[in-house]
Amino acid sequence: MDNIGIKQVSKRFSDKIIMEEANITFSKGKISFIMGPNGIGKTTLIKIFMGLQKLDKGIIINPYKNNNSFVLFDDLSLYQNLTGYRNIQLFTSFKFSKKEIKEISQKYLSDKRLNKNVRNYSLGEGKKLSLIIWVLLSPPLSIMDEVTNGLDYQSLTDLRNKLLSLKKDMFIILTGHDFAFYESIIDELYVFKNHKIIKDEVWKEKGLGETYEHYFTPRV
Ligand SMILES: Nc1ncnc2c1ncn2[C@@H]1O[C@H](COP(=O)(O)OP(=O)(O)OP(=O)(O)O)[C@@H](O)[C@H]1O
Repeated sequence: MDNIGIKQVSKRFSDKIIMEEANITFSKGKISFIMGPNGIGKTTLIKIFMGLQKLDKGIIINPYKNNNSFVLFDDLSLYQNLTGYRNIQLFTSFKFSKKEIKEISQKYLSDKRLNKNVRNYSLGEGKKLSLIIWVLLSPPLSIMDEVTNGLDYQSLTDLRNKLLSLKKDMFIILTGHDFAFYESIIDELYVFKNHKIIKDEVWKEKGLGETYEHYFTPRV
């Protein structure tokens, strides 16, 4: 399947409308970026698309949602009382030997760190652990919600290179606010505004910062 997405989706939390007959189509081999201010509904959209949140109306086209996917949220969802190694083994269904894990991991976290319980990790270290799991899985659908938060310069450079080298056979969906990072890698821009999602085709001319201002700065 080369296109996945949502069709005519509506969602509200009590009296707060998040989406009103919203549509979005993601294409294989492209890095898609969803842009919008805090609280507009980006995380909710991802949860609905992954079947993690109920929708009021509409259709989800996502054959990968129950398997073959990776979603990284800011709270990371790691096992706090287990070591980094154990987390990796559990999330990758024990498919990789410790040697293989070590080889992929060394760029991100030391052996010593991976032997420590995750509750002792910083935000950035937890993120790096999640990214090791992502690289090992390399699933056809990868979604990262605000992935840049907490990552240092070197990790961001590695992440950028990995996203670019893996994207060919994947659907990659990103959200966040660090425009300098996203601008350098994305192919498609989706703007979340007025309970709908608009595909912007001209953002490359202006860049993400100016495009954001165009959509979200109130005109006086
Ligand atoms: N389970 C819930 N129950 C009620 N309201 C919710 C629930 N989940 C999210 N919301 C509200 O829906 C709105 C959209 O939230 P969401 O987290 O999707 O925004 P976001 O665009 O991802 O924001 P940010 O950029 O700050 O991460 C917010 O006002 C939030 O408080």
